[in-house]
Amino acid sequence: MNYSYLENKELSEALKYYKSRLQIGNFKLEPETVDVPSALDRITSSAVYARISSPHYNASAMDGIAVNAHDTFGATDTTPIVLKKGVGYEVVDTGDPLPDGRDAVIMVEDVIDIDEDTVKIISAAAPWQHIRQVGEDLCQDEMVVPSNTRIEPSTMGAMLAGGISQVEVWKLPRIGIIPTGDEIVAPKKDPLPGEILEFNSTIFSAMVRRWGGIPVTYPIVPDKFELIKGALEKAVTECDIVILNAGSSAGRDDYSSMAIGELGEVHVHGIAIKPGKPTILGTVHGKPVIGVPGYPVSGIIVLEKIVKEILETVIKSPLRTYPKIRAVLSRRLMSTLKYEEYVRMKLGRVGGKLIATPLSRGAGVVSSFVKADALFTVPMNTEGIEAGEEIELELLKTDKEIDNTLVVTGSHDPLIDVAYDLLRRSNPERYVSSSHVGSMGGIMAIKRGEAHVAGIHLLDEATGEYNRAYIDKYLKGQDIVRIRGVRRSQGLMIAKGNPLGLTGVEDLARGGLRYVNRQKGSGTRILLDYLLKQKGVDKEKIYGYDREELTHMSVAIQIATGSADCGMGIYSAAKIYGLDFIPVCDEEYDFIAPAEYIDSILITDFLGIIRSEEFKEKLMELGGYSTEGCGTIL
Ligand SMILES: Nc1nc2c(c(=O)[nH]1)N[C@H]1C(S)=C(S)[C@@H](COP(=O)(O)OP(=O)(O)OC[C@H]3O[C@@H](n4cnc5c(N)ncnc54)[C@H](O)[C@@H]3O)O[C@H]1N2
Ligand code: MOO
Repeated sequence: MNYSYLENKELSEALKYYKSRLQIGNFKLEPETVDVPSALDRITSSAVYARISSPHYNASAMDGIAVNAHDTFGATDTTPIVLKKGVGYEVVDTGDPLPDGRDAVIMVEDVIDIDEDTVKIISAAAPWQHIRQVGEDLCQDEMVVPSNTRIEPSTMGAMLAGGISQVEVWKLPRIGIIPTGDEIVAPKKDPLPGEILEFNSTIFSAMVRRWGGIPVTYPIVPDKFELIKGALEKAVTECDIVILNAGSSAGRDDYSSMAIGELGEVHVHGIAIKPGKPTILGTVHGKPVIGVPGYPVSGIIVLEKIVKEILETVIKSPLRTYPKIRAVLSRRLMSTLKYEEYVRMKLGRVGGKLIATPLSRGAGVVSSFVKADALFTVPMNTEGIEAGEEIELELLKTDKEIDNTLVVTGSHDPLIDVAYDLLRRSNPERYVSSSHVGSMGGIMAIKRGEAHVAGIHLLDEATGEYNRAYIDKYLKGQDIVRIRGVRRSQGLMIAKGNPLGLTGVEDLARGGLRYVNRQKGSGTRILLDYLLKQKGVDKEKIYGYDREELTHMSVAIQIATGSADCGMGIYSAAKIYGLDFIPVCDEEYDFIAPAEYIDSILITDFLGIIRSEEFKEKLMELGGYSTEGCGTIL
C-alpha cells in the first residue's frame, strides 16, 4: 500500500499524473466486429478501406441523353445538331450506367425533341459533363476512416458505399458503479429517518450511457471494509473502469481509499476542486478505479471533469463538450482560494444581455442541476467575482432554450410553478426561469435589468396599500407596468390540531414556541414585522426569528417535520403539508415588468396563461387565492 492521504492537488496536475500511471498499466480495450448499420458512435480500432469504388460504374448524374461529346461540337442556336436515338444518343435517367461508348450527358432541359427518335442540340457538350465517374466518391482501397475515429451517420453510409458491411471497433467500455454506505437504501416511497435513497448510480449510469459506455451497477455495499474490497475486486474483473461511490472522505466508515490501496494503488486522494475534494484516483490490476464522493452534485462534477476524461483516453476519442458562452454575472460570487469551484448557473436573456445567476451550491442539492442552464468554473486563487463582470460558462442547454426563457423573479408563490407547467403544455417552445429572491429582491432585479417579470407583495405601512408605493419609490424614473396577480390569504402556519393553542401574531414571543422566518426583504417578512409592531410584540423575544427560509414551502415543511412550531406563509403552502392555518390578512400579490418587455412574446404568452380559466381552476385547487382580474394591466 503506497498512497498519500487527502492532498489538495490541482485538477490538471492530478489528471496528468494519473494518466501517466494508467499508461504504465498499458490498459486498453479489445476490438470486436460489428455490422455497419449498428456501428453508430462506435470507435474504429483499425483503419477502414473501401473494398469497391463508389460509384463503381460511370453513372449519369442527370436525367437527359447520353452522347459522344465530339458529336455535339459546333452546336449553336443558328447551327443546331440533330441526333438520332441509338446512333447519336440514348435516353438516361440519373444514376443509370453510362451506355458504352458515350462520354457526356445533356440535361433534358437542354434537349429539343423533334420526334420520338430525333432530338436537336443547340450547344456543345463538354466531355464527361454530368457524369459521376467511377470513384468520384471513393476509390477502391482508399481509406474511408482512420483508426480511433468515431463513426458518424455519414461514415456508415460511406462504408456501405465502399462495399464494407462489417467494421472493427473497440469494445464498448464497461463502467462498474458500486454504491456504498450503511444508510443507503434502494429507492422506495417512504424511507425511514436516516435512510438515504440511492440515486447516484442512476445518475452515473445515465451519464455513462450518454458517453457511449456500458454501465454496470452493483448492489449497494454496506460500510464494511471486507465487503467493499470484495465488491471492488469483482467489479474490476468484470469492468474496464470502476466507480466506487461514497466513503471517500475521512469519516469513521470511509473505506474506499483503503480498499483501493489494498487491492491496487491510490495515486491521488484529494483534489483542489469544489465540490469533489475527497476524490480518489487509483488503479487495481492496472484498471482505473475512481473513488467518487457521496454527495450527488460532487459525483456529477467528478464524473464530468475526471471520469469523462479517463474514459476519453480509454476509448481513444474525445467526447462531446459543452459549448462556451459569455454572460454577465448578476450578483457577487464569493469563492475559496484553495479550490477550483464549479457553480451551477441560471441564464436569462433580458433586454439583449445574457445574465447569469448562481444557483444553490450545496453538494447535496441535485435539483440545482435540474434547474441549471450553465456551469461556471471559478478558478483557484480567486476570492470572488463582482456583479456586472462578464464571465465564460459551459452552456448545458441550447441557445434557443435560453432565448425562449421568461425570467421571473421576486417573491415566491407556488402559482409560478403552476403557470410554468401550463405554459409548457400550451407551447413547448417556452421556458420559465424562476428564482425566489423575495419581493424587494424582485424590485431590485427589475431595476438592474436582470428579469422580465417579478412577483411582489409589499405592504405600505403608511397607507395599508400594496405594491404601488414601493414601485414609485424604488423604480422611480423607470417605465414599469404593474400586472394584477392574485389576492392570497397570508397567515400563521402551525402543526395540525394547533397543539400550542396559538391564536395570532401576539403569541409568537411566547416561551417554548419555535418560530421559522422568511428572509429579509421578502414581503412575508415585511408583513410580519408590520403586524408585530402593530401588536406591540418584541421581535427580539421570538425564538427562531433569525432562522430564515426562502420559500413558503420550505417554511411549511419545517413545521410539518416538527423542527419549528410556527411560521408565516400562504394558505396554499399550509394546505399542501396538511398544516393548520390562522389567517392574518388577504394580500395583493402582483407582477411588475419593465414596459419595454410587456409586448414581448414571452410576456404575452405568460399573461395568456395567468388569464386562463385553467390557471384559475388550478389555483382554486391549491386554495387560499382569489383570482379576479388576474393578468389585468393596472
Ligand atoms: N469532517 C469532514 N467531513 C466531511 C468532509 C471534510 O472535509 N471533513 N468533506 C465533506 C465533503 S466535501 C464530501 S464531498 C463528503 C464526501 O463524503 P463521502 O464520499 O465519504 O460520502 P458519504 O459520507 O458516505 O456520503 C455523503 C452523502 O452523500 C450522499 N450519498 C452517498 N451515496 C449516495 C447514493 N448512492 N445515492 C444518493 N446519495 C448518496 C448522502 O447524502 C450521504 O450522506 O464528506 C463531507 N464530510
Ligand atoms: O468535495 Mo465535497 O464534494 O465539496 O462536497
